[in-house]
Amino acid sequence: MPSSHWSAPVADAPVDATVRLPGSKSMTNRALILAALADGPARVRRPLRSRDTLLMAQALRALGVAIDEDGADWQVTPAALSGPARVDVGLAGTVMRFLPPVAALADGDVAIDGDPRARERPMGPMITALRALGTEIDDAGRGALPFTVRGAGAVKGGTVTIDASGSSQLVSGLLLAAPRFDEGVQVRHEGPPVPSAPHLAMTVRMLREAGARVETGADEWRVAPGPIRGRDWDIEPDLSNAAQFLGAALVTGGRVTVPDWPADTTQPGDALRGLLARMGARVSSGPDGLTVRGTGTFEGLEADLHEVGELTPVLAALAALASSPSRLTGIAHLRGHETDRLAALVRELNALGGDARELPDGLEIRPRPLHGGVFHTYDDHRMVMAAAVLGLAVPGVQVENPATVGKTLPEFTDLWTAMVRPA
Ligand SMILES: O=C(O)C1=C[C@@H](OP(=O)(O)O)[C@@H](O)[C@H](O)C1
Ligand SMILES: C=C(OP(=O)(O)O)C(=O)O
Repeated sequence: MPSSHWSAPVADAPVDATVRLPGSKSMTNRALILAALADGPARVRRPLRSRDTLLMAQALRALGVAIDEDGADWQVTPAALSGPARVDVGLAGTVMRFLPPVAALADGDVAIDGDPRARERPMGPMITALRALGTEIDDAGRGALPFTVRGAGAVKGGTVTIDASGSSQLVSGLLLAAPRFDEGVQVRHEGPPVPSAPHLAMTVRMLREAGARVETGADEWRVAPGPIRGRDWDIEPDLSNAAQFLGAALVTGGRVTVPDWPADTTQPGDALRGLLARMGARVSSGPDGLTVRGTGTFEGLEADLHEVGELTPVLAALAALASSPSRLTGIAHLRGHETDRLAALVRELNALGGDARELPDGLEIRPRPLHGGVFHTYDDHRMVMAAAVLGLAVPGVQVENPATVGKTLPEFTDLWTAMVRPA
C-alpha cells in the first residue's frame, strides 16, 4: 500500500463515543468576512482552523486586515483594504465566492486564483454581477478563475439579477459585503432553484447579527448600505462534519454523542437529526449534546437533499451499507463541488462492488456486499469521510490521499481512530 493511503479501520465492536467537533467552516468564513468589513475590532471565538479558513484569513490579511491568534480565538482588526494583492482560494467555495466582493472594495488590483479544480467551479455569475454593480474585472473572457479585480476603493452597488442555481455561495458572497456598497444591493435570482437554503439563512442571520438591514423575499434579497458592527462571533461546532461520526453509530449499532449541538442553528447539518432518524437511528438531545444510537440494521433513504447537499457523500456511504435501496435527489449542483461528487461516488462505490448509478439530479444506491480496495478521493474532504464510513463495515478500504480532509477537518483521521479504536 502506498504511504499516501490510509487503511480505514474496521469496527470490531459497536462504537461508544463522545466526539467533540471543531468549528463550522461556513460560520468561520462568514465571521471573518464580516469582521474584516466591520467598523471596529472583532473576535472570532473558537474558529475552525483548516485549509479553507486559513486561506480566508490569509486572503484578508493580503488586503490589509490584521488577524491575530489569541488563544483559541482570532482577533480581527479591520483596515482600509488595499491592493496590489494576490489571493489563493485553494478549492474553497466560500473563499472563491465571498472574497471577490471584498476585493472590489479594496483600493488596487487583487489577483485571484486557486487549485486547478477551482477554475472549473461556477464563478461566472459572480463576475457578471460585480461588473453590473460597478467593479472592473479582468478575466480574459473566461468567466472563471483566475481573474483580477480592479478594486477602486468603493462599489456602487444597486440591483442585480443572477442565476445562482449552481451555488448559493454566489448570493451569499454578494450579500456579505453589500452593507459596504454605496447603494447596498438588491439581488434577484432567476433560473432553476438555488440550493442550500440553510446557508442563505446563515448569511442573512449573521448579517443581521452584525447590525445590517436585510430583507428577503422569494428568490430576492436586499441589503441596505450601512455599518457592519465589530462584535464577538461564537462559532458553533461544524454539524456537517458530524455526519460521519453520527453515521458510525448507525453502521455499528453503537452510540455517538456530539457535545454543544446548538439548539437553534442555521447549519444544514442540523438536518442529520431527521435524516438519520428516518434511516432507523434513535436520536436524542440533552445536556451532553446530540446522541445518535443505532440498532445494527438501518434502512436506505429517499430524500431530496437540495438544501443540504454537502451531507450527500456520507449519506451515500450509509446508503451503500443499508438494508434497502436509496434515492438521493435534488443535488445536480454537486457536479460543481470539490469534484463531480455524483460521478465520483458512483465510480468509487461501484469499484468496491457496490451498485450505484447517477440520476439526472442525484444518486440511486442499492446495497450489495462490498469488498476492500482503493477508494479515490479527488481532492474532496467528504470523499475521505465517506470512505471511512464504508471502512467501518468493509475490511480493506484504502483511502487515497487522506490529507485532503484538511480542507475542513485536519484532525479527522485521529478523531476517527479514537472513536473506532479507543485506547
Ligand atoms: O455558504 C456556504 O458556507 C456553503 C454553501 C453550500 O454551497 P453550494 O450552495 O455551492 O452547495 C455548501 O455546499 C458549502 O459546503 C458551504
Ligand atoms: C461543497 C463544499 O465546500 P465548498 O465550501 O468548497 O463549496 C463542502 O464542504 O461540501
